[in-house]
Amino acid sequence: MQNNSNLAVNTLTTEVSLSETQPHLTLIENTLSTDFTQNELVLSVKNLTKSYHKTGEQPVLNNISFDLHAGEYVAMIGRSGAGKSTLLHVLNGSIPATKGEIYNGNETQNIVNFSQKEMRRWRATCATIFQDFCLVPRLDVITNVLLGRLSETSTLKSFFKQFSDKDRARAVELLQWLNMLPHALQRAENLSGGQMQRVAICRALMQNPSLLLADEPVASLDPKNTHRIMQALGNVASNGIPVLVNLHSVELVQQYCTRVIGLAKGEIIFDGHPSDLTQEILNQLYGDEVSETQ
Ligand SMILES: Nc1ncnc2c1ncn2[C@@H]1O[C@H](COP(=O)(O)OP(=O)(O)OP(=O)(O)O)[C@@H](O)[C@H]1O
Repeated sequence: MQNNSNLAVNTLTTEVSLSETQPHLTLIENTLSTDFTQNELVLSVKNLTKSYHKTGEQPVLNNISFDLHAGEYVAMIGRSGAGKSTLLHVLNGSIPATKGEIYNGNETQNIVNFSQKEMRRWRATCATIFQDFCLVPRLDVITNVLLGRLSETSTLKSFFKQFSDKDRARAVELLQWLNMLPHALQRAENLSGGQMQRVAICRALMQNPSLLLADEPVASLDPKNTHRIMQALGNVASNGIPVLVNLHSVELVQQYCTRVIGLAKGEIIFDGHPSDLTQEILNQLYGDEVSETQ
């Protein structure tokens, strides 16, 4: 099947001009699609609480409520230990909530109560980019991207890399979009951090997600790759898929995001437009760390 991947890659590389400097933003129109209308409710979180320990200690997430709508590019900010990563893990079902409700759009079934099978289905639509990318180091880039279709492909077929032509074409298109097509046949373990991040985004989008969660996707990237990733996520959002991203840079939040949620000790203390973040709120969020965030 490797030959088929080769064929798809070769065909496309001859048809498009490759640039390492500017993502092919126009391709995103053909690459992403959602059934959402702008501002449609995609996720509703109600009174969510998470405690890692059964008794005594303050919960890591304490009675959190917010909605996410199509087209929103939302940053989650707060000092280290505020609960940002925990929130993403609870939202995508990889760790259980202690209390509260999470609804997929206007559906009435609470994700917190999902069975294992329902949770697998939910996790297929709630794509998450973790801090360590979770790529398979010894597999090539395009296969890593195709693994985003795992939930739709039988284990045996994916083991033998038997992905459909349609999936392969889409993987090529996504890699092209983030200028990673020239690396399509390279092993993931040989990529730079910025390149791995782009592959992780392509794999997440291969899932056809209804929601994209990203945990510090620009940590340890250089300025050029940082802006490339922030811009790419913004394009995902403007194509209707809401993006919730944990960030440490207030400057990036103000430059790219349409909304910011500030978390302190597991509670939301700000939810609004980035331009409404005042010094007072930043002081509440970061305390003594505030100067390090800018
Ligand atoms: N598996 C776990 N078991 C117990 N406590 C945990 C676990 N994971 C996280 N915590 C605790 O929960 C709190 C919130 O951690 P979390 O990683 O969600 O914070 P964060 O805001 O993402 O921090 P950072 O910005 O440093 O990534 C911390 O006090 C952390 O020690």
